[in-house]
Amino acid sequence: MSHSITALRKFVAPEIIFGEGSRHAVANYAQTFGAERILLVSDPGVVAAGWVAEVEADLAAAGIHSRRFTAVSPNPRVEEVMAGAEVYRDHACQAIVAIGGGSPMDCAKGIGIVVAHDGHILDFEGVDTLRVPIPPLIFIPSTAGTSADISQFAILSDQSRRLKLSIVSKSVVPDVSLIDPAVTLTMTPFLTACTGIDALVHAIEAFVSTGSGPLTDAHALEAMRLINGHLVALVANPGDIELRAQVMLGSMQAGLAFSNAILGAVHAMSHSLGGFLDLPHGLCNSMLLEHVVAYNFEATPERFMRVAETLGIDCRGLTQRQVKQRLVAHLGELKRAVGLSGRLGEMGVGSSDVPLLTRHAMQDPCILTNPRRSSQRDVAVVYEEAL
Ligand SMILES: NC(=O)c1ccc[n+]([C@@H]2O[C@H](COP(=O)([O-])OP(=O)(O)OC[C@H]3O[C@@H](n4cnc5c(N)ncnc54)[C@H](O)[C@@H]3O)[C@@H](O)[C@H]2O)c1
Ligand SMILES: [Fe+2]
Repeated sequence: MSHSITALRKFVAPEIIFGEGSRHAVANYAQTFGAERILLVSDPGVVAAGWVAEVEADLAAAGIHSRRFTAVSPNPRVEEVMAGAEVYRDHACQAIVAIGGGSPMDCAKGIGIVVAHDGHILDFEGVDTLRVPIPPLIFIPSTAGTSADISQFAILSDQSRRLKLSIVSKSVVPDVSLIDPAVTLTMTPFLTACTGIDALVHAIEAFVSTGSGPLTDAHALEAMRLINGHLVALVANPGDIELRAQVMLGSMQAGLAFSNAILGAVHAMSHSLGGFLDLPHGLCNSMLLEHVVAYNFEATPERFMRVAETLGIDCRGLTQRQVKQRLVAHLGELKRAVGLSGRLGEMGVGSSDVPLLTRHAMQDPCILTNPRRSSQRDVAVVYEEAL
């Protein structure tokens, strides 16, 4: 009997503790790993929100010494990874705790890679380049979100090339993810909107990805339902912990889906854009979303029909063309309802930037699982449409 390797699917995930208060399990898990000295990675905004001091206090109460590393930018830089690795080594740390959005979590993954391999982080760009296990990672996400606390990705910015590089390996799936919706209460409505749309894009791209399958589909669909059903209300009521929990759960489900089914052209193009202009990742995604959906629709109309139905669109009696129009319109309305309406041109992107953006997008691993095969020309046209 012959088997097709392209039909095989795998599923990796961290140990997850979900719910309000789960962040306080951090010391317990550090002890499980036998760690007496922890590198605590975060960023200035999360420090200002009070979350870093709280984690430090929890660790100290259990007799665990922690050393802060918070010099992390949104779109974390390769230099920051190397600096964090120095701090890890100088203090002979034994595990890494990260509290923050995708940026501190990805920086923490990079630090883990560097201290385990003793090389430069740029040596590990690409898919399955890691040779040895990295130190234990315990992550507490503060946005909902990137799901870097779930995923096999680390996305870092290389400003010398003005691009964002991806490291994809099951070794960067954290050991433990403590997903506590209360930590997202301090997000502004704008950050809530950007990160919520990022999570919705994860779900849609994972569902239509060429790597999708029965192990990820249910997570992707449930993520779409939860985020579509609660994000608008959350942005209007950012202090509502129940809404925070629903969107965080949606983000987690999206993470389980995309980490295993991988993503598509929105992310390939948005990584390129984020490296070029240092813009918030969710905002980059939101400016590209409908344009990529419109481009991809014909490659897998049945899948997009299910996306549309899950987002509440009644598709009965509609032609494929009408479903596509309603879906694109719905995504535009959702974005406007959460306050995201900018176009690439308003962010300073011009036609002369499109060739470079396109080249970088074509090199991103996420382009490989996009449902419609994309040439350089196709990607350039989608960027032009989004200007
Ligand atoms: N590894 C992955 O799988 C993956 C997936 C998607 C995106 N990413 C990456 O994640 C990064 C974006 O992460 P992000 O969107 O979570 O934002 P972020 O981590 O860049 O944070 C953005 C800003 O929000 C602040 N912030 C974060 N949480 C807060 C909170 N609870 N309260 C107050 N302020 C808070 C931060 O201080 C920062 O100033 C990008 O670099 C992107 O490429 C990674
Ligand atoms: Fe993303």
